Amino acid sequence: MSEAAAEDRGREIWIEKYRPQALDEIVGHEGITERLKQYINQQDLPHLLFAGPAGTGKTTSSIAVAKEIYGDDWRENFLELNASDQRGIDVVRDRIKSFARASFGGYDHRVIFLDEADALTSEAQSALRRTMEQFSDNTRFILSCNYSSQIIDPIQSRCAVFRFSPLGEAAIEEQIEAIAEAEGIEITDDGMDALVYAAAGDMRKAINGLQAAAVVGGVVDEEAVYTITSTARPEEIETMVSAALDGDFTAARAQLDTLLTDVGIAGGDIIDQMHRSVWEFDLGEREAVRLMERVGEADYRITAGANEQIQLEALLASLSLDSE
Ligand SMILES: Nc1ncnc2c1ncn2[C@@H]1O[C@H](COP(=O)(O)OP(=O)(O)OP(=O)(O)O)[C@@H](O)[C@H]1O
Repeated sequence: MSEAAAEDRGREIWIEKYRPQALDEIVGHEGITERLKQYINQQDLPHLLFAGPAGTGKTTSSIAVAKEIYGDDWRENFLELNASDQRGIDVVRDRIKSFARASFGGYDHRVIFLDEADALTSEAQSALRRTMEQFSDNTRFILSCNYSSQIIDPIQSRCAVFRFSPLGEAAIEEQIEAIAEAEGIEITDDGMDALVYAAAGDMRKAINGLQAAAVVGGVVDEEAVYTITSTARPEEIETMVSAALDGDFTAARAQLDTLLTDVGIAGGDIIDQMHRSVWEFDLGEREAVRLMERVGEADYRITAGANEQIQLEALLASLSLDSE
């Protein structure tokens, strides 16, 4: 790759460049896109609630819905708001009020996409529910959240709920292959496996990982992906866990240190990787169950604000003690 080409490649953001424009281009959620198309064809869009982890296509699907309904007029009839906006629900409500008054181009409804709806308190959600009712004649809401359980029942019951699960291996591979081909990037099989593993179902992560590895230049292989995404290789996690389970706390701790300090992986990510890999390690069922239980405890404490390194060391220590 020439220097100029490398520079160009660094400037464009591929998650935007390759964001699917139509529902048919969204990969891995065929059931969802089919249902959405039916609503659009019947000109009967209800309020929608999109629930699921980051980078799985919630925002992309909302924009695609707007494009399919309004065509070239979509920007005028689609308002994207973020519920975690520091200025609070009042600002969100004011913007909704002024936007909801009339559509552009004589459509029945305008669409309001409210990202991170689960960041709203229950009181703010009650206010939102009233706003949704007040403007239901001329607006449709698409609410996006990570956990639908954080959305109050009166809102859930007014929406058609869609669950965006983490994207599977085939879906991520399909999109990564298409982007690599369009960009003329060579990606090895182990590079692809590493990207899928590092992404953990998050397409944004996979595409960003590919772009970051490609900017460095050369073939995108396993080494490039693990380094650029600061992800531990599954075997590095396994070495650490196996040492602890064998009672060798010193070796386990040294491996943990390498991952935290030399590779630069966040403690929370190590816990996630341990969780995802438990059943792939060569462990007996009893050991796997023990490990799962300890991972759960450490995860809970870290989420509650405990020191990551201490929790990880305590986890390894408890596995080592169990082996005695
Ligand atoms: N199912 C998918 N098919 C193809 N590309 C996808 C898909 N999901 C995500 N992407 C890619 O990842 C990027 C981010 O996705 P998107 O903004 O839709 O995620 P999201 O689910 O709304 O995440 P968040 O909860 O963080 O807002 C998109 O711009 C697109 O390039």
